[in-house]
Amino acid sequence: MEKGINMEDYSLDELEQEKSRLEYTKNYMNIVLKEAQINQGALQETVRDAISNEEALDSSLSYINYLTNSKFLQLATTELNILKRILDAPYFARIDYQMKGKSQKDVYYLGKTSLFEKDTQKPIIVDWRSPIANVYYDGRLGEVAYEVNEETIEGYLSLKRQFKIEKGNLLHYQDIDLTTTDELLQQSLAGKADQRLTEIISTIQAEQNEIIRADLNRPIIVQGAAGSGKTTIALHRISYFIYNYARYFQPEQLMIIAPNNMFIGYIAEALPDLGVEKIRQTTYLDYVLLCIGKKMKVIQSNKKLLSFINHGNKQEEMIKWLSRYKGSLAYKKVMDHYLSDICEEMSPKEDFRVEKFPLYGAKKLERLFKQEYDYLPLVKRKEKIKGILQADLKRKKKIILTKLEDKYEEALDRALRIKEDEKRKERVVYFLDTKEERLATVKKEASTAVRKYMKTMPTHDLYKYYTRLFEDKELLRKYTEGSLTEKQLDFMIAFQQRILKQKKVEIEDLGALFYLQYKIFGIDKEYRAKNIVIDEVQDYSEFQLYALKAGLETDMFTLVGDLAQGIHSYRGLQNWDALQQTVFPRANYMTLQKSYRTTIEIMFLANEILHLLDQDLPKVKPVVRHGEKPTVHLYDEKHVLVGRMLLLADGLREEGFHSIAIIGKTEEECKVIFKEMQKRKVPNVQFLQENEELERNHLIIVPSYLSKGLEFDTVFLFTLNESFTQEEIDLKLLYVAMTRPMHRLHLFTQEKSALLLDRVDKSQYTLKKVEEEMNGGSYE
Ligand SMILES: Nc1ncnc2c1ncn2[C@@H]1O[C@H](COP(=O)(O)OP(=O)(O)OP(=O)(O)O)[C@@H](O)[C@H]1O
Repeated sequence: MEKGINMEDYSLDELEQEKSRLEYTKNYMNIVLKEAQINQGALQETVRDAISNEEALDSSLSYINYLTNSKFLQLATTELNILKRILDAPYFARIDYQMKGKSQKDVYYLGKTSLFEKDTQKPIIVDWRSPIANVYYDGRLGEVAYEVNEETIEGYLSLKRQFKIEKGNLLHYQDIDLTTTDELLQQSLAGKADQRLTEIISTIQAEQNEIIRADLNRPIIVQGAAGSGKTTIALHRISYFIYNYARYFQPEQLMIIAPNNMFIGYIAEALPDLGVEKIRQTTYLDYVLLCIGKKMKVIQSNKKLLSFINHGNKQEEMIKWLSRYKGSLAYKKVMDHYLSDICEEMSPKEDFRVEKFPLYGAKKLERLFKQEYDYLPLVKRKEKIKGILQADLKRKKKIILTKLEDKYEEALDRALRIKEDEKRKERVVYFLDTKEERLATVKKEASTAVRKYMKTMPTHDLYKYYTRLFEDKELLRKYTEGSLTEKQLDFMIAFQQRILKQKKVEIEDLGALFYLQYKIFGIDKEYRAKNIVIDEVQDYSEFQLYALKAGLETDMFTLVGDLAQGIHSYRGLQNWDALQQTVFPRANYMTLQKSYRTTIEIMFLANEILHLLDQDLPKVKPVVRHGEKPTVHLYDEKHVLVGRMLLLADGLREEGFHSIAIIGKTEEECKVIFKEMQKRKVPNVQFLQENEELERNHLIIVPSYLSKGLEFDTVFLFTLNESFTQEEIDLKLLYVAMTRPMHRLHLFTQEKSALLLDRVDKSQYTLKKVEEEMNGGSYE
């Protein structure tokens, strides 16, 4: 008997049946794996042969064979890898389902991939993404229906059984009915934060399942509370998408845009387990820079955020205004006006001629440039014109030369017939010379005519275009259609000129730059994704998203975010309606209101802060998981603070909570704590900087605005010299920080009001005095 199985919980028959089913599955998998390895070897051989036989590759049929085989090989490799990976736990659930009209129920075992019995084609394991698996996630026991190819299948679900299988051994199983809580979910949530974003296929909840499986042919916007599984769900939706569209889509055509590289690290770990590999994972910034193909310095946005938090800038209101303006669709309109002037400037204005011969009229070329090719970026239109002129010239050059020769031959003929010697000689010499001269001129001009002509269609680089926009106030006034005040115009020009002179741009400029790049130069095919997932989308502006949609020529976006965590709302989104109406009119809008990360006690306190926000956001519902109430540690003397934290951290580690973060409002606050730790020579402390990866088993010190998106077992949230105020930005920062822990939240402050605790219900936390706590122990 394997360890962990409690005999009393199961009927012996049933247990034996499940155990032998597991054995059968494992054996079958081993056979398939062996066979697949042999096949793969043979396939590799074929591809290798094809590559070494280059001549054969020249024939298109062999080439197609080669492609098919190598594609096959890729497919086989991915499937093999998944199969190998799940050998330890081939499935996680079983459902018994009887289709209406059938006399018998079918039994399905759900896992990460499908496996069929070769001869009978009966499923041994059914992929969690398959249509029938939907009843496991969505359905209660009883009458349930699911859809396959838009057809509804009705039936009766009589069993939903969850398994815990580890290292190939069945440790536990339980049946879910209307009254049982989802034990597997509870267990999984009670786990530790060391392994973030693991796949959750066995515990996906109905509201999450709906989002994963929502219409794949439409964009989707998800407003999800902190810890509601947005990031996780977005990744599972990609996996679901690949399952459904693998035949039509290369994974390279999918792209995930994450807020920073640390996030990408998280995601990268989770993807292979979901059968998702090779998809582009990037940040908006990196992606725009890649497409622009230019190195530009981009000002770190957190500096600006910090100046708002500290109110350290006299021009705060104007800076906020400009940030918002640059992200608005009004700014896109400015770009459109500007682009039509650029188009005018670049369009052909002269006839194309060689020597005295007109080859192509200006009007005709202009029509081509402005109308025929208007679906192309400007520079691509220019290339088309160039191609036309080159081809035209090549064709007409010979005709011109022959025409000239004929003309002079005729003239010479006539001259030779002149009777008067002197005159005849003079005319013949004249015609011979001019003929040579003109032929030479035609040849010479023909070799440079196209190049010369293209110079009448000027192009600059993107940076110059963008800079030029802020050089002429009157022009900018025209582009903004008088919608800006004199003060705003002056401020914008001065601000933009100042940063652009230093060859820098801001995050807020990226939308416009990408849009100009697309409209003027185009986005390289190689970089064009067809399906895009954006996490923390509340931090992007409408224009940034519009530009991306336009440049990639698709609206197939999965957008997940939380307005309550919109700490960059001065440049990000204010609400979802506008985004849906103006940028993604086809989008489905869905919400996730349950938080899976935090305990009920922590979420209740965080909800109190959320409530102080003047925004129409629903309270977050925690899933039923209890823990300790958040503890507020009041301290009098600053020097006791770090000692108390370290003592507490030791205790927590003993309890098994290893991932601990110390969160302060700003970097300055955190620096004080970090220096104190250094003074005390505390080992394994990481003062987290933007774009840095988290070190495992380190005590992480992190300013509130960098903690967004992170997850820890425990959080110590402290105030030292700075307080959280009632302002929107502070409330959001406090909310973000409070929603990072899974299990424990400890707050350290001298004044309750510094953490706005005087504004919340006292019964939501336990109050302790640090000096009294420390009497029992010290950490000097
Ligand atoms: N159905 C589920 N089963 C098990 N764990 C889940 C489930 N849904 C979410 N989780 C867990 O909850 C935590 C929060 O998920 P995730 O980070 O995806 O949420 P989020 O909405 O992106 O959070 P935030 O906005 O706060 O960054 C993760 O640890 C995730 O594994």
